[in-house]
Amino acid sequence: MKEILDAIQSQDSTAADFAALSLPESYRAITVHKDEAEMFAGLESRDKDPRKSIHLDDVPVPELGPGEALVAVMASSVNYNSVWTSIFEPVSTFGFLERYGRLSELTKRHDLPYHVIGSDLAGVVLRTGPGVNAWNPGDEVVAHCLSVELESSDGHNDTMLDPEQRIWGFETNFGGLAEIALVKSNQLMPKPKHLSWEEAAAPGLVNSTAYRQLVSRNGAGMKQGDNVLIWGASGGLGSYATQFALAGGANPICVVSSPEKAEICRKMGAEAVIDRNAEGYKFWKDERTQDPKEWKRFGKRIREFTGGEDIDIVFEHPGRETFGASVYVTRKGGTITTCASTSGYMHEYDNRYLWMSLKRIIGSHFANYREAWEANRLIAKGKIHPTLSKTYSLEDTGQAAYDVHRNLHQGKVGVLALAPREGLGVRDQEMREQHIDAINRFRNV
Ligand SMILES: C/C=C/C(=O)SCCNC(=O)CCNC(=O)[C@H](O)C(C)(C)COP(=O)(O)OP(=O)(O)OC[C@H]1O[C@@H](n2cnc3c(N)ncnc32)[C@H](O)[C@@H]1OP(=O)(O)O
Ligand SMILES: NC(=O)C1=CN([C@@H]2O[C@H](COP(=O)(O)OP(=O)(O)OC[C@H]3O[C@@H](n4cnc5c(N)ncnc54)[C@H](OP(=O)(O)O)[C@@H]3O)[C@@H](O)[C@H]2O)C=CC1
Repeated sequence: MKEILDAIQSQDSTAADFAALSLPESYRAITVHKDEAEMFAGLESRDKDPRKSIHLDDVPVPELGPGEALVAVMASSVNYNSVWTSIFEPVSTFGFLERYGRLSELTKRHDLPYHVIGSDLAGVVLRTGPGVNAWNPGDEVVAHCLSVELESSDGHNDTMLDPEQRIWGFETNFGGLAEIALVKSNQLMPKPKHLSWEEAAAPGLVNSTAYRQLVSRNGAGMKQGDNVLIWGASGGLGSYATQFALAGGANPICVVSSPEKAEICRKMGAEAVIDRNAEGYKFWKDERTQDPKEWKRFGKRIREFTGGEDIDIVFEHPGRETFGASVYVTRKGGTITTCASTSGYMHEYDNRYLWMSLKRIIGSHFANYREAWEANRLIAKGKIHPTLSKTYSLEDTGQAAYDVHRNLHQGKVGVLALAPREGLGVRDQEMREQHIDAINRFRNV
């Protein structure tokens, strides 16, 4: 591994040098264990502690198949899907690996008693499999997390519709929270040159998801002037949705839960910010009953910011707790676009407000290759910036996942894999200087 790291850090190494490097037999990887899938049985979600289920193990380097690449991971990031994996909710991810393993001789590799997790990376290509022409050893890359087989016609207009669509490092093995990762080569994209490894690894999953959900015609198709209600506006998804709204000439109405988070949204450029804690919204009277008066109070607050207008697009992901309110505050003909249900997936809303006002609910999930590429291009051009707040070592990934599970973080939480320290990997210092304040906006807040 030292030789690999030396080659990456020496700026003179050629593709041939990288191709000539011998691969180690094993690598350090963040895993969960199949025989521990029941370890939290009977506990409330919030009491399930990722620090207990997340391990740092030495695991064998997987065999490289056609169309695939092995990547030396310099840095990765924590996504909420790794929190779900680590608390074995809503289902154990070992079921996904078993199902994938039944597909073919090659996919059997994924069905193991351990799951190497993680759905983001920035690093360097080490080896490519047969049929890979666009990428070579030594290329500095980020990887998006869409894994597709594309053997069915269903996915050929929009690869997210492939029947064998999976999220890499969640529904497949050999993910990014590790020193080496196995990806399909069509997950690779150029690493933005003005960013360090950990900054480049931070946006991937959430930036691509927010792009499809809010901007793409496959999602809400946001346009200039739209009032966009963004839940968790300083969190992983929300910090990118807020940037897309501002950069696209829309009007974000940001919801957060503390004055510090409200301040970050203002620093991003948002003017309308609601602190849901300070204003004490209680959309549920008890576990079964919502309070429409609270939906109305929330809607009036939004109208104060918009000069009486209602919401064109709701960027939804908290789910059960907020969904009734989200449907209510949307304007006639508006859109609620949802990609998650952090607070519970059985949603309740008053359907009269949906059909009588011709609103639409759109389900959105990650992004296709093109959308992920366009989202990464915006990062590379300095139009959208990483929202990295803090970086952990691979050893401390359990703590990093705990922070995200307990909503103790801001923006994105990074993890250093092979990178010995933060700040390495910047190849365009001049461009970096132009955007340095925006790049550092979430740091240590
Ligand atoms: C990028 C980052 C993203 C995120 O962070 S997202 C958040 C994290 N992700 C999650 O929380 C999602 C986790 N996934 C799940 O909870 C489950 O994954 C799903 C609920 C999405 C799906 O459940 P399942 O049981 O895997 O799939 P089924 O489609 O219900 O298939 C079970 C059996 O039911 C059959 N079936 C499906 N649809 C129908 C139908 N309409 N009528 C009759 N049968 C149906 C299937 O074929 C299959 O059958 P057979 O077991 O024999 O193979
Ligand atoms: N389908 C897909 O492709 C994707 C789905 N996801 C899912 O989306 C969800 C959010 O992910 P991500 O943004 O990265 O997570 P984060 O935890 O980084 O951010 C979510 C934010 O949502 C807010 N929030 C949490 N619970 C509630 C609640 N009950 N009511 C209102 N607001 C709440 C919090 O902000 P505050 O406290 O400030 O209000 C929090 O910061 C997760 O469930 C994740 O699995 C994520 C990426 C892709």
